[in-house]
Amino acid sequence: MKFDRSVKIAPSILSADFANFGAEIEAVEAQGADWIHVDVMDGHFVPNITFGPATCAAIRPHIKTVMDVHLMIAPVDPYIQAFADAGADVITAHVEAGPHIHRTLQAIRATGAKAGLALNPGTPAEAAAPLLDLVDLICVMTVNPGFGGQKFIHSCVQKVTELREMIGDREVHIEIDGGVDPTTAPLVVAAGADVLVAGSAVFKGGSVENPAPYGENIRAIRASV
Ligand SMILES: O=C(CO)[C@H](O)[C@H](O)COP(=O)(O)O
Repeated sequence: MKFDRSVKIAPSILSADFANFGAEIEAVEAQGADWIHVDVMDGHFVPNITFGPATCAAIRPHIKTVMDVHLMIAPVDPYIQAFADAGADVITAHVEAGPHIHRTLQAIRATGAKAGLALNPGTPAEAAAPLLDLVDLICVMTVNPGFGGQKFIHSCVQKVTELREMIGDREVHIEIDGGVDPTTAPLVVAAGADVLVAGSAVFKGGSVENPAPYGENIRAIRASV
């Protein structure tokens, strides 16, 4: 996976038809998605349960772009290899999910996957400062994780500015996750973000049978930045 700073749109399959992930992924990629974002939730770190490595392995053959796996689970370490084996290109763990985040990030990179670090809205940018040389991506949560369709928390935009400054010339993506739409996307891109996760704003109005709205929604976000 080659680093590039252009803006990438990563639809979250949390807002797709759970009975039809393969076709949903193919439809949204055909409509212009740059990455596919996969939200793994455990009902413990976050108050919702989605799916695990078996589902990731099952959808992998349908993904032509980048499989971006966001682990909202605790503990993380026992499951890293399983998600890497399932074909994840990026594996993101939360700084809040355990006491040994250096070990977690090193374990992710040891699998050959890119290492992502996610920060909840209540976690300051400084939490990432000691970890900058161990990460390939920082995911700034702009909602409290657990559910799609929540309202963007505007105070997180300042955190993006601080992180971009902190990152300097390192090859580290800043990803935004939660409430991204054509109104909020320009704010975070101006602050330095380059990966935009969007669930409801991409999948609204469309379906596998009628995928054109996915393309319109993706183009609307792209045009807004
Ligand atoms: O990680 C998530 C929730 O924990 C989702 O990726 C995120 O909320 C995207 O959904 P939406 O664009 O609908 O806000």
